[in-house]
Amino acid sequence: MSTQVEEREFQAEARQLLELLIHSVYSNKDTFLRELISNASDALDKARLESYRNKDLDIDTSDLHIEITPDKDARTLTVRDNGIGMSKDEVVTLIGTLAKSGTAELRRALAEAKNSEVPSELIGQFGVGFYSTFMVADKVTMVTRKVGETTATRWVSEGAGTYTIEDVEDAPQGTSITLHLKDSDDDDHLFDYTAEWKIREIVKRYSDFISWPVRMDKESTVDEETVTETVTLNSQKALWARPKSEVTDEEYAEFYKHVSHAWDEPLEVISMKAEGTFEYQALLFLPTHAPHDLFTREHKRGVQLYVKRVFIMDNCEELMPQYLRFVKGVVDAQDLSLNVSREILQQNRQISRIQKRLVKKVLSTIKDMMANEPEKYRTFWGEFGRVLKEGLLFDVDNRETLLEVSSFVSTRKQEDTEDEQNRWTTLREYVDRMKDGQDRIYYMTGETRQLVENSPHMEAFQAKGLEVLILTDPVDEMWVESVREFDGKQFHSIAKGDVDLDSEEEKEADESDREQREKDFAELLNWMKETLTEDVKDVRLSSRLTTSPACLVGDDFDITPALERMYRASGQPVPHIKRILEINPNHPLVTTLRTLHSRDAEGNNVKATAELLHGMAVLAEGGELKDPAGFTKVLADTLANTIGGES
Ligand SMILES: Nc1ncnc2c1ncn2[C@@H]1O[C@H](COP(=O)(O)OP(=O)(O)OP(=O)(O)O)[C@@H](O)[C@H]1O
Repeated sequence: MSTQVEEREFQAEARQLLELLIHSVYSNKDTFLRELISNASDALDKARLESYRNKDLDIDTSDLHIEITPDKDARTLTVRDNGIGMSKDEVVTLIGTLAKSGTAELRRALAEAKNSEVPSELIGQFGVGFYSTFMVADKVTMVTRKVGETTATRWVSEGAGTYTIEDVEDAPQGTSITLHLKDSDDDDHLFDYTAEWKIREIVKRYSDFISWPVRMDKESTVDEETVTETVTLNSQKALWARPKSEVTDEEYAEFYKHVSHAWDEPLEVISMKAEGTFEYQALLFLPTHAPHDLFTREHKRGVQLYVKRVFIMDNCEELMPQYLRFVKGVVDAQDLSLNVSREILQQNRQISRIQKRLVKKVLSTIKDMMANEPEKYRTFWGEFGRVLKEGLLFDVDNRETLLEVSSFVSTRKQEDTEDEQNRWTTLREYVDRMKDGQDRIYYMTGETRQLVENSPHMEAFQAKGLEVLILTDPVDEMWVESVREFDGKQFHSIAKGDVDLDSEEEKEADESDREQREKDFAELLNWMKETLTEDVKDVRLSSRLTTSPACLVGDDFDITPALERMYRASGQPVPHIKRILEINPNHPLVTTLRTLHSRDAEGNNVKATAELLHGMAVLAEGGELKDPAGFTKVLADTLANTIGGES
């Protein structure tokens, strides 16, 4: 018996995506079956889990499996599972819309993409799950019944903007998806997906490790009679339980795609086995590409937890710290109860011990990669360095290792400066290159590399040939506040405190000059300090400037303006920290100012020049002027005077 058939529209983005898939030029169309089997396998995991959790529900878990049924005459292919199923509402929200996490980026990309533009890239980048069926089918029918419910739902769509949905009775538990296949066209990589060999090949290639049986009926002729036997197409062997030497790279890659719902290749595979008092096996992956939502709340952290081969949960956060949220994979523990809940996990000491071991193993893998496969390490660092550096803040135990495996851009001049990655250095390399007498690791934080590189603070360091680390990730502002040293060498911001780069001999030679300068400028400095008291806490002569007239610096323990802005943006109240204005006693603007000031401290020009010096220092470090219009007026008046004086 069936009820009223309702026609509904796909959500706009889903429609657009379908449009792209129907006309897809994506060559690897076989992957549709992987997606269906992967979804079916998840649905079986969920059914089994629900049966432990909710004993009142009458869930049949006696023979959980996946069934593939090709029909050559009707040109259909059906994939059926007797898993958790979907309610009518779930069908609408899960299938009719792109509501999944991580799709914000896809939406944006779709909005930007012209219909004719390389959809294959989009598909590869984001993965489209169920919708990939429309690469090979011109009509898809789904019948699904959720466990515990009596009414099932039939959903039918030709992918063109609308679908129909209706209630049906008498459907078995789980989901059955029937694809009405497009005509095969080998040139377009559209194969005959009703062919037994093709189905076998795809299942073997992409889904061999799926722990549930994937079955298909096979017909053969024995003594001129047609016999049908049911065969299982996959080996069902848990990949993490097999020795690494017996698993191919391709098998690992497919498993990675299954557990992480990703479409890229794994960059590194980490296989672990712990025996003894607490047994577990782990198979972890470092992805090749950072997912788009890595820095959003939507991103789900953690690996899958299995207990004695039984799937327990996705995204088990207790097994992976926040700063390793990009690590994917599986942990299969022997000694936990199948009923283990999130609350239990949070207090479980064994779980926290496993986490510690996993973290150590991931970090040592990165270290090995750095030593033995530098190219791979660079890819890794480019994608995930920003995340890993969060560990410098939160994982004090592993701080040393984290510093060892981190890379930074520096001012070191290289031949191929175009290539961003070639300018990376490790701290170890930095320390090895340190000049005689240099006892600190110099760095400067800022919003962009250009701002930092061109900032006046760099001048004396450049003049002396001292290398400076350029730290431009937001997280850099934070970790430098709490990490004091590497290999016994203190980190030192070149935009903070006093700079003392001269050797003892240079200082001695310069001593009397310095004293004289201090004397000569004492009055001007005092006067400037008073005049600019609203904006700065001190004005002093600089030893870090060679060409610029002025710059702003902080005291050693002051937070930087960028960090101040970050705190404010996150809603944390922080007092405004006044900076120190340093002026360059050798710059003509400064020497002229001193002369003007000694002649007539009250003169208009004198105050204007002091204000300009301060404003220029703010602009030079990419800061914001408190009163841009006022600054522009003083500048215009001063220029007018100068030009007026010349003409
Ligand atoms: N056979 C099924 N049984 C039960 N629920 C299913 C089944 N197939 C799909 N679903 C539900 O629909 C959702 C959307 O499926 P879809 O394949 O589009 O995306 P996904 O599997 O979440 O993500 P991905 O794009 O990474 O594969 C799934 O998350 C699941 O909740």
